[in-house]
Amino acid sequence: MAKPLHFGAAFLYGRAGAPCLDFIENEAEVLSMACFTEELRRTADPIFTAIFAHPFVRGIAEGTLAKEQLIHYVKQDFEYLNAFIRVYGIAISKCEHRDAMALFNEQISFILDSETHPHQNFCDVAGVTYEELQGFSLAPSANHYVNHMLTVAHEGTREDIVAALLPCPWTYTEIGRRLLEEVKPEPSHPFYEWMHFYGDRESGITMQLRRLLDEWAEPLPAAHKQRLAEHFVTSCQLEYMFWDMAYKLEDWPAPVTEAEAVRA
Ligand SMILES: Cc1ncc(C[n+]2csc(CCO)c2C)c(N)n1
Repeated sequence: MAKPLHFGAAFLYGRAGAPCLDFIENEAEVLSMACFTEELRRTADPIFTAIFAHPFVRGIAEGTLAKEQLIHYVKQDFEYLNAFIRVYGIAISKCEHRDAMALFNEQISFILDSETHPHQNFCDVAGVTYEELQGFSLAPSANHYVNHMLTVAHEGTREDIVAALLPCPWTYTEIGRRLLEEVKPEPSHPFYEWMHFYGDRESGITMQLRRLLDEWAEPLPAAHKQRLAEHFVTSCQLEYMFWDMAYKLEDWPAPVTEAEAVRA
């Protein structure tokens, strides 16, 4: 039985003036930051650690993933990104100001135009085209993650949505940065492009979403902050489960063919 999440008073009410040094490299950033997302990161640290050690992530570092694992990941992630775009669309509909609308709009374009590169890297290594991996149905863990994000998007506020989206860029940026530091890949490494795509970007979108959530969460009542933390932690757990799904080629217990599914 999972224990209930407990967040300290500092987490719920903020720690006036306390600097948040642990996960931030730019000191100017520290001075202007509230500590809400720093506390989220600290709460989810065991999940981040488990993700860094996951055999799929280790397989990227060591270049040892099987063709089927790469294919399963890309099939599922293509559909996951479609849902992510829809969630940004719903977030735009709940924004009050142009700044946040513009940020979410830019991210939709980024997913459509650029987030395809790491997928292409996996396809090249697997020896398949990207097009042939599109349009597949969701495996259980990807289905769970997509449903979590879309439910929060439909039922929640703009703050709830950002809390549920944030683990996506945050975990990938940290994975990319760690792999670059650890592996220092040569261009001949099969996942050289993947590591640079996520590791090079100075965590731009992660910091922008954090700044937004820190600002938006600050005046919220404790119960709402607690809910934001639950959305964040659930998405972190589902990030882990997504890697696990790809590694284990997870599928439904008794898969049906498309034709049977239509008749059912
Ligand atoms: C399961 C899963 N989680 C995270 C990402 C990475 N990612 C997806 S969209 C995006 C940009 C956010 O604005 C980033 C960093 C992924 N591809 N698949």
